[in-house]
Amino acid sequence: MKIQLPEPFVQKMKQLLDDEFDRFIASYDDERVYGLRVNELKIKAAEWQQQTEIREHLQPIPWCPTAFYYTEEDRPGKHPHYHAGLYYIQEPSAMVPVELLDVQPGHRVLDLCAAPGGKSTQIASKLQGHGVLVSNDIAAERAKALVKNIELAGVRNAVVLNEHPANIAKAFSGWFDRILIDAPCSGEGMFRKNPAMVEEWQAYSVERCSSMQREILEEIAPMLAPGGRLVYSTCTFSPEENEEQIARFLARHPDFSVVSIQPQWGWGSGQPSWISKETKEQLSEQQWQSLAGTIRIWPHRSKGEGHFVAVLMRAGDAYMPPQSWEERRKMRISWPSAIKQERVSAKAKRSIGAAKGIKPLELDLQTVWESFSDENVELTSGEQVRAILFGSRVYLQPFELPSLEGLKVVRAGWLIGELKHHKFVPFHPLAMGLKPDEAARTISFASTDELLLRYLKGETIFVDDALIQRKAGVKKNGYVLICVDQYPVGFGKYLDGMIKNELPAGWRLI
Ligand SMILES: C[S@@+](CC[C@H](N)C(=O)[O-])C[C@H]1O[C@@H](n2cnc3c(N)ncnc32)[C@H](O)[C@@H]1O
Repeated sequence: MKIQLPEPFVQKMKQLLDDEFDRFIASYDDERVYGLRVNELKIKAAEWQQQTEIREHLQPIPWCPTAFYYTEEDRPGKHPHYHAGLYYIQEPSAMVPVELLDVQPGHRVLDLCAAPGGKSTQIASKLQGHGVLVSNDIAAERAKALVKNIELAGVRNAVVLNEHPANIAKAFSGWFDRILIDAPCSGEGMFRKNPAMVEEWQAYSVERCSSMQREILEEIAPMLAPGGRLVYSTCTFSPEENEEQIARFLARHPDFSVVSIQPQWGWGSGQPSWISKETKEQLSEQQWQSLAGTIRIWPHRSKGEGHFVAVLMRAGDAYMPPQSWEERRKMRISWPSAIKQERVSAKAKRSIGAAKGIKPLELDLQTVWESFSDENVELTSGEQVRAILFGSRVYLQPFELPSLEGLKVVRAGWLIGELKHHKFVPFHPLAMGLKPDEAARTISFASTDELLLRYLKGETIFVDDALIQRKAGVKKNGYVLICVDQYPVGFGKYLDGMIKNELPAGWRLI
């Protein structure tokens, strides 16, 4: 066998799987599979499939209508479309939890253990910009990767937190229609994809993960609205982290029940008989049997790595998202009445006062934005949002969000720019979240164009003025949205044939 599996793991699986064990263990010699999921915030999956150069290699992933298997040599992570956020590279089985979460536009969704963001970007794609996504991860470093992936995907309606679940629960009691717990786990299902997980398995024992999962489940339960849906998933096989965890949760929370999932595409059923005798005694017969409605994805039966997924619902009337969002065209922004004095640095105050001949307190964020927006962007197709200022940074935040006071906020909403001196300066996430027709000036390159590559490397580029598409009445020079095949990859500042590169250092091709 290619991978050296830990002996206690092998013995345990032998006992659990019995006559299926040989097939299971042989699957560790199979090649791993590769998957990507199209970001439907940017492009429909069928449209992307038609135009990609790797279309001949693609196979649909049966459980996710927007995703495909690709082959190792395709390397989609190297293509400029990746830098435009057109797809996310994701392990195929890892797409299942969100598919079962049943997210609808308008929902309020919590992704509690979200970094690096595979499932958050999948949720955002399903929300289609309507409703709220709260993405959280307890690890600060990992939360940075989460932010980057959310911004790359062009998500406008997400807030990113770096918090302990108990603190989030204080601010969001009964608030979410959907909650995903993609729990930290012992990772047994990832041994084939990532053999380094075998090492970690020794250190992160099943017992330690089980107690973390138990605590997380306990803390988030009060955040789910009556009638809401909760998906719990792991990428491990151990029953202690899966059926047992759900069984204990059901015993403690009789207002929650299992939504039974019909196994398809080679998936297996959850195994009620794998829970402990003590836990079984705390359940009704019906609760115990309902554990068979959870699912297990086995690497020897499906084209994907090992996973467990349980769908639970809380008793009560389900919230129906408002239908009217489809009719809303222009994004409506509520502005703070004026910028508070303490939010503006002393230096900025002096320069504002000097430049405009006005008192700093009279500077109005709305006016600053509008003077930028009139010349450079018009936001359409969105919901009502609230503009807020965090230090000098300007965010657009979903209007219905409760106060985030006291929480560790990594992104308070869509980070559109900053207030510098008396001007609004756009940030990269604004470019990534724009639809090309929202920009006053755009330039679009083919994915093979040398100029695009140079832009992505952070260079200044020189272009023929005729290539810049401008909306009627727009000045010649100013911010230009750089696109690949009409999909944004960042801003540049155009001045008489020269495009100054506005791509932040961390986003450049090396
Ligand atoms: C399986 S990974 C999540 C993968 C992610 N859902 C995705 O699809 O990209 C589990 C994550 O849980 C985070 N985590 C661990 N304990 C946590 C806790 N108590 N609250 C929130 N996040 C936690 C870890 O930092 C880790 O990033």
